[in-house]
Amino acid sequence: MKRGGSDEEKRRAGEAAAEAVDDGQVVGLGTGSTAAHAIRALGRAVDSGLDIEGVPTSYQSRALAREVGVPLTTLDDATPDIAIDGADQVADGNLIKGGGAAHTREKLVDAAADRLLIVADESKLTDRLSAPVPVEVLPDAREPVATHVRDLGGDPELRDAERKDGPVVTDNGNLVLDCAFGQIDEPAGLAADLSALPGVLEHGLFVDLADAIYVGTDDGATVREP
Ligand SMILES: O=C(CO)[C@H](O)[C@H](O)COP(=O)(O)O
Repeated sequence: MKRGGSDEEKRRAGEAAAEAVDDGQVVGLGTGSTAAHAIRALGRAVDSGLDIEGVPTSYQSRALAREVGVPLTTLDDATPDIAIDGADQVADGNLIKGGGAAHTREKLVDAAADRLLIVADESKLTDRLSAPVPVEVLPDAREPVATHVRDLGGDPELRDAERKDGPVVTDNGNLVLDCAFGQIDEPAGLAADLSALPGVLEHGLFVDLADAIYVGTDDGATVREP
């Protein structure tokens, strides 16, 4: 796995995915620096006449969409035809997300979309998922969930102010436990176990949700279909 993708690679991935959006579509707007490139590209396309509406996955993506002029709607009023979102790790069609602590709303919007395009630089690609899994928990559930995670073989760590890639408190007013499990051989099983824990809002394992992975490279973008 190549480490530390450049912003240019992220830009190429985001802009390539934005080109897949058709006139009249409702678009899920992902969170993070790579998805932000897609949102900016969509803003330019709207300026040129593309008629779309966006469903943001976070305060951050909502603010950016408003800044660049993408009209917004909600899941109450529309179902996304397509969503474009980033990821922290990608192994085939499975993902770890939540570096920005937005994975709860990201999963809601991404799963509602007919088609999910993931945008990433090459450093995110791996054979097996192994990054810590972000788990959003109700504030009162922090210790009980941490205990359950240890029982599942994980090592939970409360995301704190030392970590600059996400808020301490989520957009939903909850906390995040980053749970290290080492190499994850059965993502679907772990996803089900984490979802079953009382007090867990959502976790960052996205299993079989992605329809295409747009990977930014040194000189363009490639598209992989899991
Ligand atoms: O899951 C996410 C936020 O919750 C992001 O999509 C993920 O962290 C990737 O971010 P970036 O594109 O900045 O590397």
